Amino acid sequence: MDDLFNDTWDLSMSTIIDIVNENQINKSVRSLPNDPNLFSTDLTFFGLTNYVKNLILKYKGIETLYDWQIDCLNLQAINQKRNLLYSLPTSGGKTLVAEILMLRELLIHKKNVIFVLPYVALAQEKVRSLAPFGLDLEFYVEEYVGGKGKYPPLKHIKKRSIYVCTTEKAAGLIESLLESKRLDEIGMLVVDEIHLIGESSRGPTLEMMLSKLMFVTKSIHIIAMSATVGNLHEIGDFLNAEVYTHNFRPVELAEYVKCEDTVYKISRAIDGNCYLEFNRKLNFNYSEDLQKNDPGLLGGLVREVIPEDSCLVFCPTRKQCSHFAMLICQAVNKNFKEIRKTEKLALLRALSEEGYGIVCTILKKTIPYGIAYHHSGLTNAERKLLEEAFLAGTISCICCTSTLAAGINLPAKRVIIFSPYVGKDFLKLSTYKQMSGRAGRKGLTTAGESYLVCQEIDMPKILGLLRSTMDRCESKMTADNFIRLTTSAIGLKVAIKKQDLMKLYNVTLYQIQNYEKENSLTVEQIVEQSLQKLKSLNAIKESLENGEYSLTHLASAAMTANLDVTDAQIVYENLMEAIGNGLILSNYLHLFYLITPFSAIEEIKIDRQNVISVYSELSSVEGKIAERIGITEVCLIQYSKNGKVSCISETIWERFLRSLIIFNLWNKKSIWEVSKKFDVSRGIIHNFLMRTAAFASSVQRFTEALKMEELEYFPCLLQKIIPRLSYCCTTELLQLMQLPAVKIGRAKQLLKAGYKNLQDVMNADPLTLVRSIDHLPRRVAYEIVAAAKLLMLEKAETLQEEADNIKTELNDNKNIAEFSFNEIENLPSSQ
Ligand SMILES: Nc1ncnc2c1ncn2[C@@H]1O[C@H](COP(=O)(O)OP(=O)(O)OP(=O)(O)O)[C@@H](O)[C@H]1O
Repeated sequence: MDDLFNDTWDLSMSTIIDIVNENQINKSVRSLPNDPNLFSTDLTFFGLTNYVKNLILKYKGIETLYDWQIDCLNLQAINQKRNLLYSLPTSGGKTLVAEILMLRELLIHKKNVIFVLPYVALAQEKVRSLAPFGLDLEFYVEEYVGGKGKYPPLKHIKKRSIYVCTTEKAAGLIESLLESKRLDEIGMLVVDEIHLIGESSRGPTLEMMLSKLMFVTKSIHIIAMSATVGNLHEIGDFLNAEVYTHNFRPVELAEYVKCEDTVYKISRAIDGNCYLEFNRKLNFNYSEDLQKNDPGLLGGLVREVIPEDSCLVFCPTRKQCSHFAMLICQAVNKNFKEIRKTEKLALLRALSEEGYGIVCTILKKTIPYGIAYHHSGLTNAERKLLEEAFLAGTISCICCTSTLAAGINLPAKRVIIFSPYVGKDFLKLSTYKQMSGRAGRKGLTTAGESYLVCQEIDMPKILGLLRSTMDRCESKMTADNFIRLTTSAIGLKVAIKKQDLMKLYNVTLYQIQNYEKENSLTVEQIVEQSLQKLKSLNAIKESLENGEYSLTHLASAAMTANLDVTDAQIVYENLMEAIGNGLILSNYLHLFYLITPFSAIEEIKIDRQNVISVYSELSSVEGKIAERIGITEVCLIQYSKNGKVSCISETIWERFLRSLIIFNLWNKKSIWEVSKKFDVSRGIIHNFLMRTAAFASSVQRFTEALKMEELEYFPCLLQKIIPRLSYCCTTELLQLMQLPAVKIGRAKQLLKAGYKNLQDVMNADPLTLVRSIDHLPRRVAYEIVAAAKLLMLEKAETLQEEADNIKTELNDNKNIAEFSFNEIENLPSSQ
């Protein structure tokens, strides 16, 4: 793939002439909006020009589309702009179809596009890979991830944008566009991995967003895709979408079950039923020691494919990931250490740069063998480096948890699922398909095989699993979610009467599925419950004249800030209390306490002994801040005795302890030191930091929207700290960290190599970057330079547009002034 990026390729190569030609062609296409052949002329590539087709070849290495992709792009639903839901096995090439549709929306229909991806890493990867297209085809790629992304977005006059968002951020973006009455700027919404609508954490956010959108407008074209939805037609009904399915898989996948030392092939009878067929007995000639340490023969199974090919091992728990990585090292040939030695050293240096000079001791031992582990306990930066190393072939085996299965395009010849359990739960068919589907990816490997490892006792369940139908996606909306939906519907004036709210609830997936359930609440009852709750919270007012609801001032500010009303009330009380008792600004701790999220932070468990030692290290100012919040020595004494505090609420106590994590990071302690000090994994700390940055920007918008004199200075205070919180870095790295795929380590290396800001990177030669930055693949270097150019271009053009607006206004004012002056001049003198 890398040879696509040959040395002669210049990012500025999309010459003005190309772009002018492209624009002219687009203009001629656009001038025929009612032409029925608009999308089917032989001269074009699904309505786009061959120039776009060539870019797809250049940037993605794809020369021809699969038959199903052509069928899908020619569907009536597409040409008539009806919503579309399509489902194919993993690796079927779904993303390309969505990308072609998005390009059409941007270039032909001249509308912006929202692209929703479920994970931060996936969204960041997409921003990076779309950047060269944006540069060549003249559209912006705007990142809505973590602390990035403006609400409402900047309005560009000349160019269109793809907003690449995580689910939460997409929901915020749509609310802000609705609030500012700019929803008509969006022409298409694409949702990848739509089956996650059935997941309890992000599912309701996705469901509320889609329901609201479909309720207010029919003119946004919704495209959704997934590999694993059992109730596809039901989800299609919810989306009001045409459903397209195909079982195409470009690379054959051979599936096996391994039980003790026997391998069975999973085969299908004519009636479609699965059965297991004896395949082979395993004998790896293990030494006595290895036999004792690795009775499951994992090392042998991995050894069969690496280092020539690659292998992913899915493990049931995080602990097992690192344990198995070490175990596999014992089983492989010691000569493996000699392969790609320089690249492995570069990877270790890059990891060390990310970890402020520290590399995990296990990775230090396993990477020389080309083996690593990967789970949410690692920081995003560490995970990204390992993924890139796996893609580049520096690492040939990764032991990971199921999180790696979701959507990441990693080339594995063999996938081993080392247990049919995820944590304590038996594997679901959708998870099995996602995991095994990572093997044999087109363009990356030529064949694929998956091994599901199990005990004799689990065999009947395994057969049950393989013969089961795909899991259904069930709505996970709760009463709290309906309260949130109601608040936003009333606040945005999407539905302000009970009848309208009922109509809105009727389009939710929850309600579509609810019709079939016995003894479930009616829509009217659910609406009534939500309204009652909001009344009890003093969040809504009802007009006695016409039965219309409106939000109270505080609830309206909460909605603008994307906060739950109850959370907003706590934030408000805390802020007022801090002001009343005196906000201490000798350092940032008091402020951090006020922006530390208090809900959904259960996973941070700080050990009692660590709490005592952290608390005893507080300086006198920090102690004063603790006291101001209400925490005294008494709390610590109570806590040391029985691990609980009774003199103050648990929430305040826990929140203060967590704000100390942020405070330590802010004071330049590395994530490693903080992880050790609080005994919390660095991945969890990193996620917590991201959530705190997002919560801080909600508090900022909340205080702005409240428009209260007492809180006037909070937005300014927070404005200053949010960017640094989002990236957890020093100010001189902030600009570089705006680039996708640039985390702290890379930013530090760029700075050291003389690239201080976006402008420097924009002018860099990608190949020089590859030489001066450790472990930077060529493709990534090109994409980083393209992203820098695009960001700079956006900044420059936004300023230009602002200047043009001011000039137009000035001209208008001048005309008015001249007009008035003339009028005065011409007035009869008696007047
Ligand atoms: N027409 C094509 N010809 C060759 N390669 C293709 C084609 N379409 C897609 N690919 C490649 O196939 C690989 C898998 O594609 P993609 O990621 O779109 O699959 P997917 O269906 O979205 O999979 P998943 O459900 O696992 O996310 C990618 O490397 C992609 O570039």
